[in-house]
Formats: sequence, structure tokens, C-alpha cells
Amino acid sequence: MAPSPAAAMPLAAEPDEVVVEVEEEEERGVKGGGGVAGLDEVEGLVVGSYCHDVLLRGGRVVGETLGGAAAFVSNVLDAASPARASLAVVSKVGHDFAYATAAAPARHPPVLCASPTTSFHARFSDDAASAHAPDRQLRRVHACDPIYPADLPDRRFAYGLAVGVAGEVLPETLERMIRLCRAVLVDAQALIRAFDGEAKGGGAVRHVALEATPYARLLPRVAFLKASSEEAPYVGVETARRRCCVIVTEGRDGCRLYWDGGEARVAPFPAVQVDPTGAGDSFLAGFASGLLWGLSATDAALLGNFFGAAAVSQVGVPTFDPKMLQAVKQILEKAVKRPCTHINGNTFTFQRSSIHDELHKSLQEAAMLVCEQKQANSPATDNGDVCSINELTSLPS
Ligand SMILES: Nc1ncnc2c1ncn2[C@@H]1O[C@H](COP(=O)(O)OP(=O)(O)OP(=O)(O)O)[C@@H](O)[C@H]1O
Ligand SMILES: O[C@H]1[C@H](O)[C@@H](O)[C@H](O)[C@@H](O)[C@H]1O
Repeated sequence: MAPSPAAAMPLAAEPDEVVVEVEEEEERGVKGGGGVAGLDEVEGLVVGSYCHDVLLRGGRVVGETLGGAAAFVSNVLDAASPARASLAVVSKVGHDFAYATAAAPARHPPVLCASPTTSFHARFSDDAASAHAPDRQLRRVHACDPIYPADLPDRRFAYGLAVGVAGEVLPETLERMIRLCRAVLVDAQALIRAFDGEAKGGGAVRHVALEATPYARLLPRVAFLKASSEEAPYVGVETARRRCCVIVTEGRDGCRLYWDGGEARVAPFPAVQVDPTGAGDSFLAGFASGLLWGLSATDAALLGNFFGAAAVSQVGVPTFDPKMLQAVKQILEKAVKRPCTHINGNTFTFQRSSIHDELHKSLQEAAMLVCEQKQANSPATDNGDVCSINELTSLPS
């Protein structure tokens, strides 16, 4: 389908009784802060729980890391958003949570629950994964409490990201996000995951059709829905694109955007892949940062691809080189003459802009910095903490 000459869509959030309630409370001075974020103050809301990821290959544990889309997402948003953007994260963990001092949870502490921290076993296959084949089998071993509507802060946000991993973002919680946030971006994995019987070894993660879930009716009030190519058939791209913009990530091939009336392919960046975990999460956050910088959706997807590629080059939640981040921000400052977040405006534009190719070229140079840094840090003899899931098998468990 050829891109339409002009494409814009209304923002997700419509005034309704809850927002009115918040407004009334603000007027009465009951709640501080809030209000629709202006250009000088853009606050985002991330909803989804941190988790424990156990990486297995050939039946052996080859790595244990902090996981959960909220960890990857806040890591990128904190690093790549324009200076005036801030973030609130609503995440739940148990008393067994092992990563309270890791960067993302330390900056955005989770709520402590009596139930154990959500935990996944990711079983990597020995076969070289194709760009579209599932690269790992996931089992949910523990599930923390769901995140309820009442767990969300009682104020409004410029944008929200619904990024559950284990069904913790309930339909009513997503609905409240939509009411509180001017634009909501959703990871399909938060909506379509089902878990087989929690037998010994945990419940296998499978997918259900989005249309058969209570989330389907909320889609017209969602701005962007991101799905991996494995999840896309369950989302039903042709139906969903009539309700919101759908982004399908295609691993090392980059991504495609589908909106009502147009579509675009966005090219990937080079990466030395060591662990695919969190690529989709980092993509979504890079994409949201791009919108915050004022890019069109297709241009913002470049930033999504950039951070997706950066994520696969490290095991677990990546640490970004400050020089690389500075280079990226300089590129964006130069490309976007006046950052004026589309997230905060009245419409989104989807089209590739005239700066797209130049932006891709400049970011490609920054991506090469990541690859070079990775190669310099991990010579063949190095079996430190940046080795690949393959290399990890040679480490003592
Ligand atoms: N090997 C790679 N090389 C370059 N970029 C990659 C690679 N793998 C992933 N990416 C980037 O990350 C984005 C998301 O990757 P992918 O489609 O694998 O998501 P995903 O399956 O949801 O990932 P995960 O479930 O591991 O978080 C891709 O669209 C691409 O931009
Ligand atoms: O940490 C990971 C990551 O957040 C992935 O996106 C998700 O698919 C997994 O369930 C989770 O364990």
C-alpha cells in the first residue's frame, strides 16, 4: 500500500469522567502536580513489572539477569529522551527481588508485594535463529501480583507505555492509563500472552488472538501498538491498523509501520547480537523517545531500531556508553530544529520526513561506535560479562 500524502490521527485520550475527576481534584487542590504536560514538562508513565530472567541453553543455566520490559524501557527513556522529559514507573516485585540496586529499579523503585517476583526461564535453541523464528522458548515460573488501576498515580501524563510481561497490566489498568495519558503506546506482549498450567518448571508462554481478549475494544483509544513478527499474526495487523498505528518489529531486518492509509519500512542498524532479550522493549522506548523529540512516527522508528540494535549487543539490560548517547542527542538536536513533542500535540504524523535518510546515516555512525566498542571490549579470549548467549555456555554455571 502506498503511503498516503498526509496522515494524522487523533490522540488516544479523550476527556472522560476520570480525567474530569482528576481535574476537579486539582481544582480543589487535592492532588498536586499533573495537568496536561506542557512543552516545558513532559512526564511519561510506564506500567509493567520488573522480573528475573534465567537464561538456559542445553538444559544449563547460562545467565541470570534483571528483566521485564519496564526495566529495558525505562533504561532507554532515561537515556534518550529530551532533557525536560521525566518518567514514573509502576512495577511490582516480591521480597525476593534480586536487582533493587540495579540502575533502572534504583531510579524507579518497584512496589513490594507478598507474592514472589515474576520470573521467566528463557530456553535458547542451539539452531541459529532466523530473523522471524522464535529465538527462545519462554516459561513463566513465578507471577507477581497484577497492577491494578488504583496502583497508578492520580495525575495526568503526556504519554504512557503499557509494557507488561506476565499479564500484569489488567484490561481495567490499561483503560485507566488511557484516561490518564494523552497518548498510550502498548506492547502486544502485555495483551496477548497466556500461560499454560503452572506445572513443574513453570507455565509455557503462548499467545492468544488479541480480538478474543478484553483489550481489543480499547485499541481505538491506543496510539501505537508494537508487536514482534512472531506476535503479529495474533494481533491481526489488517484489523488493528484501522484502529491504531501498528508497528511490527522484524529483528535484524528492522521494522514496519502500518497505519490506516499507509505503511512504511524502516531500515535496521548494524549490531553484534549477543542476547536478543529486551530488543523489542528497547525498540518501543527508542520509538517513544523519537516522538518526544518531535519526530514523525516513521522517523521515530529509526530511534527504535537504533536502541533495539543496541539492546541485542549486551546481555540483560544494556549500559550505554555516555559518548554514544551524547552523539545521539547531538544528532537529534541537529536534525530536529525545534524539539516539540508530537506526543504532546494534537495529532501524530506518520510519514517519512525529508530528514529520514540523513538521520539514518548519522545514527548508523553512532551504531558503529556501539559495535566497535563491543568488539574492543570482547576479544576472542574475553569471557567477561559481555559474552554472547552462545559464549555463555563455556562459563562455569
Ligand atoms: N540482530 C539484530 N541486529 C540489528 N537490530 C536488531 C537485531 N535484533 C533486533 N534488532 C532491533 O530490535 C528491534 C526489536 O527486535 P525483535 O523484532 O527481535 O523484537 P522482539 O522479538 O520483541 O524482542 P524481545 O522479545 O527479545 O524483546 C528490531 O525491530 C530491530 O530494530
Ligand atoms: O525480560 C524479558 C523482556 O522484558 C522481554 O521483552 C519479555 O518478552 C520477557 O518475558 C522478559 O522476561
